[in-house]
Amino acid sequence: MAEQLDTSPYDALLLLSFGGPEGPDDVVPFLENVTRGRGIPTERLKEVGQHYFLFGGVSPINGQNRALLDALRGDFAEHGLDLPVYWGNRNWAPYLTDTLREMAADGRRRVAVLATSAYASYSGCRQYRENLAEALATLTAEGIDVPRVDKLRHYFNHPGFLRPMIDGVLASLADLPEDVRAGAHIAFTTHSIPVAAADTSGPVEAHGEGGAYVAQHLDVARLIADAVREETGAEHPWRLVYQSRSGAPHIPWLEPDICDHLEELHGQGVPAVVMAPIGFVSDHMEVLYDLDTEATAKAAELGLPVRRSATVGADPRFAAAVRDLVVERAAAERGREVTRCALGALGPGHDLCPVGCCPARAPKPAAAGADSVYA
Ligand SMILES: CC1=C(CCC(=O)O)c2cc3nc(cc4[nH]c(cc5[nH]c(cc1n2)c(C)c5CCC(=O)O)c(CCC(=O)O)c4C)C(CCC(=O)O)=C3C
Ligand SMILES: [Fe+2]
Repeated sequence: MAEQLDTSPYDALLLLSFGGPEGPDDVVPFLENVTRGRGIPTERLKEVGQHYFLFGGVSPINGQNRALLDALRGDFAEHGLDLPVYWGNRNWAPYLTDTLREMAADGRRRVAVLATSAYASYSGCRQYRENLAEALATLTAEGIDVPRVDKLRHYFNHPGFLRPMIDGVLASLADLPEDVRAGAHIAFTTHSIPVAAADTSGPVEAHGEGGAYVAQHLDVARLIADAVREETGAEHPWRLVYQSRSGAPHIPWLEPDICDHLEELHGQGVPAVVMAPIGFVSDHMEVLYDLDTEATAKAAELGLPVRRSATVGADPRFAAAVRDLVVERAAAERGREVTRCALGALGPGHDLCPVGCCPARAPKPAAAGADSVYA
């Protein structure tokens, strides 16, 4: 068997995602699942519920995961990879625990996990690992012999994640009226998280203020901005900004917010802005509401032309990147020398999250890390 087709020791890939409601009756139970024990203010929950109701109670995330599943299965089949792909979510059906139960029943013993979150941080990494550990504990209590799960490394700097976003920013610039295009700024945007969570997302000593979370996003922003300059020959000033803040107002979260940033740019006479949601793998509700609805309305009120660039979604180049990550990790697990594909200044991320990596406030068991009982 050719090396690039060899995915052993893995016998399955699990696409692990956030999950979202599929109709009005799902919205409140979904929000209860997401916020269980997390102290989100009720006001914020009502507001977030409204965002979903505005779209018929349907989050776009499930449809996008189905499309990604198709893209992954298509890519694997086309390249001769005999690896079944399953899908499970942390907060809505199909639930992770049910999917892992099905995988165990199908005889899967060693599972590679792709989370639909590209960066470090408690919310984007450890929380997924905690949910894996919870699911494995539940199944073990049911008497099931659970498979081993390995989470694939963070892929923010993989070219198959970057290239579709570069094309997206180029397309958004091209879509702006010609008279404002040359002066357009790029606002790279991601989910705000508490400053304390950013600082512990990867050591501040190694990454500076904002930890790995901010450093990784800055690296992605720089890579995209450089590629755009190379392609267009024009310099578009850029900044990393944030969106979708929640939590109590007295707790510091990463700033500035995209809407404040648009206002500031407008005040400076900037003629147009491309909003590039690099923090999201597909067009989640955060993108549809916080950017396409709220920030776009803000821009209209200011008279500031804006465009929102595409997320990676089910782009075939992203599916190919996932194949690369699986084959790479499989080879590493077989003890082979591997070349880990990564652009930018930070290099490829770790395969195994080190002990204490992106800690939770209250320690909980997490799978697929150096401190895991399951790996
Ligand atoms: C870093 C990050 C990502 C990106 C990485 C990743 O993709 O995982 C992400 C993704 C998502 N977040 C999502 C939804 C929500 N996140 C919430 C709350 C929170 N997110 C946080 C962070 C992140 N979140 C944080 C620090 C909180 C507050 C406290 C907490 O709970 O930890 C809340 C509660 C209400 C609110 O506070 O807004 C909701 C409903 C959906 C589904 C959207 C859809 O349906 O399309 C997706 C993809
Ligand atoms: Fe979130």
